[in-house]
Amino acid sequence: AVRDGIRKRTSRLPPGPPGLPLLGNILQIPSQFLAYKLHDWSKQYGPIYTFWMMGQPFVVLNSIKVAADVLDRKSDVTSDKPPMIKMACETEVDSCQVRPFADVGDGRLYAYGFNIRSTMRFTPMQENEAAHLALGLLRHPDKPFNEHMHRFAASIIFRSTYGGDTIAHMGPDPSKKIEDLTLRLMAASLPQNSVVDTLPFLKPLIENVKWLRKQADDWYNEVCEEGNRLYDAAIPADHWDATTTVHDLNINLEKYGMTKHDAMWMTLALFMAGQETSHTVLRIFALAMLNNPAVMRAAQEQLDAVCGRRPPTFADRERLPYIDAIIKEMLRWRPPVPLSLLRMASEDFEYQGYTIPKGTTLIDNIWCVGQTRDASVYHNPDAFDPSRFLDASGNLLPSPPDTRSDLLGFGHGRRVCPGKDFAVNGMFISFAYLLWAFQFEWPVDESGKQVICGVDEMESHALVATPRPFGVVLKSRHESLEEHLRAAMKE
Ligand code: HEM
Repeated sequence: AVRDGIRKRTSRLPPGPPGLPLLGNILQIPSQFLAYKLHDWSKQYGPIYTFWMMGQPFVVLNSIKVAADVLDRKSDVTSDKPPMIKMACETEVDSCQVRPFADVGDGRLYAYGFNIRSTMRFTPMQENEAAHLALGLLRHPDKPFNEHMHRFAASIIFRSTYGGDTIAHMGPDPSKKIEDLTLRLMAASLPQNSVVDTLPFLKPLIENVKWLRKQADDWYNEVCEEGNRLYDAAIPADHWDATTTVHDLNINLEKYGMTKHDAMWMTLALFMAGQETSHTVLRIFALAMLNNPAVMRAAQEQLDAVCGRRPPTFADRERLPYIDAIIKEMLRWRPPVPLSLLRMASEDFEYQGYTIPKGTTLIDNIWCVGQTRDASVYHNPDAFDPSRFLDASGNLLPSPPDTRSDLLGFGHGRRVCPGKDFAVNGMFISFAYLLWAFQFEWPVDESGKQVICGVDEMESHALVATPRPFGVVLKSRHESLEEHLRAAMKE
């Protein structure tokens, strides 16, 4: 009877790849780069299909229109998060604590002071950090490129959240401990790596394993201790009088209906979600520039015409549309979070003659050619070509319908990334600074041969897809570059 019930509820789901009885498609699911597999299936099964793991359906959304229809237009029933059992078992954190943002309207955090207007308060700090990044690359060429990008990403998120000085190039990193602790949470949130999320009936068994409980308790206590320490040490405003996120939450706890514990977790979640992604976009940017020198030259010509010998600022943005086109192209070409975060249908709903039952997991397949690489919208999708976003005079074109301003890389609906405006500002100023300051070149080996990293040499880090480590040689484009950078650091 139970099997009949399930069959009845799921018989009108979109069809997808055939699987084995009970196991479904589980043996076809790779532990890394699931996005590639889902993309392959989309070529055969179209813009919406279902795959199965142990009796649980996963509906994959593979085109711009389908994702917008399901996640934007039906967001009242498609904004829930699936329970992450493994994460809850291993860390005592349920998905609500990490993703507490989308309960009202377009996401609570948006309403609370992380929207496009209010994130502008952080632009002086982001400008300062971009100058600091370029200065560090100039002064410490032996420090791996990856570590420079990592420092920058951690520093801008840390300062907007807790305040304080820039994280030093060669000194201690105040964000290191919380980063290490949160990496475990990220790994635990991947259902395809989790036996208990695939076989939920194992939950009581796993919950009662003593050593697992102890590990979870220890982890939870350590994170709370460090999270509270950072929260309590946060300062009200940065050097440019911008209210830090902790302070904004703390003085408004009652208005926002939150406890201090909620606010502490929310700020940790911002750090977790923002640090790795912001670090990744810088690495994808460098990979794109090194593999596309004509794009680098075009951007530098525009920067030279607008800024000349002084570094760029946010005030130049309107006259630097090519940098914004690079941001859009990067998020289309190599989206850092290729499958977004999982969603769950909170009610049965109808779509294109199918019935998607309550409890079905939904996957926003950002990676798929059908979406960010949709050939009908983005011609020649494999090429890295920012000019696709520009008209003949070099101005930004209006975005096609349903593409969320050509920024699909931040997801959809009520749960769209709450850090997106902050992230885009960070990308703008860091890309502009790096292109203005440096020529990007590949390193050469002892025999004089370039050591290249190809555009497909990616690694999968939990939810994020990032290029493998690679070397970059940066050649200064201006005389007295160090003086220009120091002058720009108005701290
Ligand atoms: C280029 C950088 C970034 C990319 C590509 C990115 C992408 C994403 C994506 C795809 C999601 C899932 C959205 C969905 O479910 O539809 C997300 C969620 C989230 N992002 Fe970002 N993000 C970036 C930067 C940031 C930054 C800088 C912050 C914080 C300052 C941040 C904070 C968050 C949080 C807290 C969530 C969870 C929201 C929720 O589930 O309610 N992100 N991000």
